[in-house]
Amino acid sequence: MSTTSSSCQPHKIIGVAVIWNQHQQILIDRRLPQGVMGGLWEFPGGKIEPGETIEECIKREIKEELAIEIAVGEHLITIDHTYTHLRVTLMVYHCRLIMGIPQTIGCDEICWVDLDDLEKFTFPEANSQIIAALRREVRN
Ligand SMILES: Nc1nc2c([nH]c(=O)n2[C@H]2C[C@H](O)[C@@H](COP(=O)(O)OP(=O)(O)OP(=O)(O)O)O2)c(=O)[nH]1
Ligand SMILES: [Mg+2]
Repeated sequence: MSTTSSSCQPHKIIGVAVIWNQHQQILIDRRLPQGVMGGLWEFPGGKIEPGETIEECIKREIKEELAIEIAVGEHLITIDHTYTHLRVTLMVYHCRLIMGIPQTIGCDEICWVDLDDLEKFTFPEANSQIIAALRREVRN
């Protein structure tokens, strides 16, 4: 058995929302300073629960974390990424704000940003693939 085997690492399946407003801006949030990837910016989302569809997961997480209603639309990308002590599968969907003003319930800060400004924020490593996919879509 290889000592580099990753089979013992925890694996999280995460529903991730790229939420658009009517000004073509995207909602990002800053993770709490403590804990895994503390202080980094992310697209809101969280772990899928047993029996839930990915769409249900994303809607629930966004309601719990930000107290807003969204519509979940097209799939953007699915990313499998291995961090030092954790493997994540990020299932990323385009979403649209339906109702409410985002509240900082489960995060430190919230920001609506233009796609071109995303690079000014520090995200977890796996997110560079999400941002690249967004750029590709917008260019085409
Ligand atoms: N929501 C979200 N998570 C991301 C992004 N990029 C990225 O690497 N992740 C990683 C960080 C975390 O390890 C994981 C998300 O898990 P989480 O800790 O927010 O989820 P959770 O609240 O459901 O987990 P838990 O504390 O209940 O175990 O995915 C992103 O853009 N958005
Ligand atoms: Mg979360």
